[in-house]
Amino acid sequence: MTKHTAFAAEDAAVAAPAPAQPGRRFTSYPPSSCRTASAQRMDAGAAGAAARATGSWLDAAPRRAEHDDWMEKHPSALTGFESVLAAAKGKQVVMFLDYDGTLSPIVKDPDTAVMTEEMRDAVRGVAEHFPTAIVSGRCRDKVFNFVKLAELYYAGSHGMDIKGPTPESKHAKAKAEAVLCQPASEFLPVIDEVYRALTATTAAIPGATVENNKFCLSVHFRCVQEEKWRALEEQVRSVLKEYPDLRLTRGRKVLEIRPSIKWDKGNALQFLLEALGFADSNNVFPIYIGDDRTDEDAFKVLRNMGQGIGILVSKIPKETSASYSLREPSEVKEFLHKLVKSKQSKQRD
Ligand SMILES: O=P(O)(O)OC[C@H]1O[C@H](O[C@H]2O[C@H](CO)[C@@H](O)[C@H](O)[C@H]2O)[C@H](O)[C@@H](O)[C@@H]1O
Repeated sequence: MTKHTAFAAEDAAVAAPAPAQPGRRFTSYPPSSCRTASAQRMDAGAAGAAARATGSWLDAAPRRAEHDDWMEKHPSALTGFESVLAAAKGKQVVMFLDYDGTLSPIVKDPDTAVMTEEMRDAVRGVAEHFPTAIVSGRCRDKVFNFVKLAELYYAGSHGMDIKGPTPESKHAKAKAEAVLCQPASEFLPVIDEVYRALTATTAAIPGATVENNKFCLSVHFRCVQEEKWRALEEQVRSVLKEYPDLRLTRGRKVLEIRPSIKWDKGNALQFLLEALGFADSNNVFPIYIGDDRTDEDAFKVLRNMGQGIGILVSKIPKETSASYSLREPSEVKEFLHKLVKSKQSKQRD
């Protein structure tokens, strides 16, 4: 384990009787959960706790026994595929997919994190059978430009910018509506201001880059020398001192700055389920696949609901609320193909 524990935490963290309704539209615009979110600022304690909740995703190579123990608790969703199907039997699957590290491999330059054509086909296939959403820390437009599938739901900026399928999409059955949920819209000016401040402040640290994700910001340190990580974090914190309404969280070699509102990928998942008409429904089986700490908020929601499953994409043991695991994006693709195949074979029966 390195002495930079806080930073090391990146890689170191169906068959329904009712027909699937892939293009199912939102039933209310926006559902109540979105309308009230922006009023619910996180109190300082909650924001601090969220920022401190970083310790367990460490980078150390696991021992064999530790790995086996972890795999027993979080079995592969591929080898455990039949159990997943059994749990989903008779329910409507709704698919939630994170982007970076889940649909595309982690690369040094965030602008080049493209998705393969094969992965796009797999996601397209899933969306033909099940309502499907991309839930990403990136801004919605950017993640759409990578995925390029108009028939999906998109929740960008860690779920703070949600939109349904575009009107031209063959899956959009109803008249399309505009943006459906932006609980942090009042923060747009301050996010822009902090983007400029962080870009200027961190310019002297080689390799540091600041990404504007519209309702949140990412300060990347994947290409920064490890000796400079601490200084970079201090710079970020010094800028944020002036902005108590923003909080700092961490992802995979990235510091994430976002509004201190009670809204995360877990809220986005709940919002979308409600919007799809599945609020309080026992007949829905959400599957959420993600690789990062921010995906844990969605895994926790599923665990608390006692419905559906979370799948963590990771090659190494990490503390997680997900029930299953997959090692890397290529296994995610395989899982999506298996889901489609099983749906198709049920339709033929
Ligand atoms: O929720 P996600 O879709 O997983 O977005 C989380 C962050 O992903 C991106 O950064 C990560 O992927 C980059 C490309 O592989 C990599 O260079 C970086 O180190 C990772 O942290 C994205 O650039 C960030 O803005 C997102 O917050």
